[in-house]
Amino acid sequence: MLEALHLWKFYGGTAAVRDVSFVVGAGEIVGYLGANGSGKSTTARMVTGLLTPSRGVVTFKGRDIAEDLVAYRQRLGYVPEEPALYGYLSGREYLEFVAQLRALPDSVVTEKVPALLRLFGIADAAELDISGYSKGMKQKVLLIAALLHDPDVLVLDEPESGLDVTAARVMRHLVTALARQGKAILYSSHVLDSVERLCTRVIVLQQGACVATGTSEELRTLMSQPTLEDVFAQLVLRQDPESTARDIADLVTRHP
Ligand SMILES: Nc1ncnc2c1ncn2[C@@H]1O[C@H](COP(=O)(O)OP(=O)(O)OP(=O)(O)O)[C@@H](O)[C@H]1O
Repeated sequence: MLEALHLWKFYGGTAAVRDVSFVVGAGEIVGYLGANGSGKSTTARMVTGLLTPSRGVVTFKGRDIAEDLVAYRQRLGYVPEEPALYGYLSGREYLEFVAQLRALPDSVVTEKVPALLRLFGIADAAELDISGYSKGMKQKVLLIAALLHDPDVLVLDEPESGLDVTAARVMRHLVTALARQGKAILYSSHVLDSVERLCTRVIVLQQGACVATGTSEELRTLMSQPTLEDVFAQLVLRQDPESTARDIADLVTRHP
């Protein structure tokens, strides 16, 4: 359903994404992993049409998304890594605004928005300004906004960010339920445990390039590692976390 073909993105002379290709089929949850700065959000922005690839193409149902971005965005739900919410609006007002922008029927505002606010556990804060929301509450608003129009494709960039244990569990079950309904989901995350449990396939990025792809089981077998976290550590980590932490702690406590 969603396909990235030989995507490159250059910032100045530096390639942030290098020749990345993948397919996310209907009903699939594809995990997108990589260390900080490896190109995950840049890829997410290209597959949502917010950023034009330097090279390569993104297709939705076989058609270049650039040919009709408006039509594509009507079928796309996106949870960005950086929440860009209007702080002076209440949660309800913001979601009504999104529904209006998307020209959704009145019933979305009168029924779906209040029901989703309730189900996400933020109905009590619905009339308060978003500027006063916690990080997790903002994340819930972003998730609701991405789902209001019942999209076919979901691009989730760090969807668990700020969510408490219960909310994160609800979100993971929700992602599975949405995939069962046939949605194609790209799930970018640092929470390897969730990726291992949720995702049908995993793509591992390193310095903008895809260094491994397969099911979690295939990657574990291939790398002879017990968990996806160990696979990831072997593929991507270039420093020993324990000794790095020791060096930082030593430096912090060093006085001239
Ligand atoms: N607008 C920009 N201008 C210049 N360089 C950029 C820009 N956006 C991203 N980069 C660079 O591109 C590389 C990839 O960044 P990106 O945000 O895609 O990584 P990421 O994998 O999402 O990282 P994180 O896990 O920290 O969110 C980084 O080196 C970053 O500095």
